[in-house]
Amino acid sequence: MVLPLRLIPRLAAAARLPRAPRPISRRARLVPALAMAAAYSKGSGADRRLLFRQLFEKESSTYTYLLADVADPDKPAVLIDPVDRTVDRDLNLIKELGLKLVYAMNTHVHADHVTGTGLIKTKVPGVKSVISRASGAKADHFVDHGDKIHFGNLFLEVRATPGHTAGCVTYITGDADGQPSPRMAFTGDALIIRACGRTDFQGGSPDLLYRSVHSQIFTLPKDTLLYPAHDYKGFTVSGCSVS
Ligand SMILES: N[C@@H](CCC(=O)N[C@@H](CSS)C(=O)NCC(=O)O)C(=O)O
Repeated sequence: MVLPLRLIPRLAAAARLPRAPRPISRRARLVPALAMAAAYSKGSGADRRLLFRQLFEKESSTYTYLLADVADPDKPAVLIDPVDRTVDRDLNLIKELGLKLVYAMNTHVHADHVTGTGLIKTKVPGVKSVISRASGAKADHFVDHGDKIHFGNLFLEVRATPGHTAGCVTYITGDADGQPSPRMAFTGDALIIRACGRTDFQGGSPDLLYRSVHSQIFTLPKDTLLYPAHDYKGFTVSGCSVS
């Protein structure tokens, strides 16, 4: 399914394009959730190594993502964009799955809810909070564009995708042998499904967001699975096309 740019009105405005149905060269399109499930049941070594869960917080319609290297004896895990209200749910799940949480990461400073990272640190000693240096927020570990976050033999690449806020980053599964295929991008509020993040908050910039999405997300391999920080319409994942 081709998604015309008019369905991402903020990006259309930023590009000063008419809202008429004019397809963009690099476009987002829906990938059925079942296709995603199939991609992770083929059973290659890397796919068996990754444990992945998409978790939802309904008050703010926020997705939290749990990733772990279950082939590593310690089963090290990361949480992306945990919400304070659902910390107990997330930590119980991590315990049930026998994982060791090592990083609680944020894609950006959230305006619509309180991050769960502070609460997690009080409940699980040793967990390190992670956020971009450009966010200006406090954390144990600051990341910049191009950095890698390792957990076991898996890693996430950091790409700066400012525009919704000045410090937004997208975390992307590694581009190397032994890493999950297809790649998965956790886009925060830079790109949500059939929309992008709003740009009317402090640090927001439609021009910057347009450039971030086109240069850092739409350039990913076309089978990359895009996981946003929010969805308000019942979608869970979308795809990236560079055709
Ligand atoms: N449209 C949302 C309203 C909530 C909202 O503004 N969400 C932000 C991300 S949290 S700061 C956003 O950027 N939304 C973009 C969008 O197109 O929704 C709702 O339906 O509740």
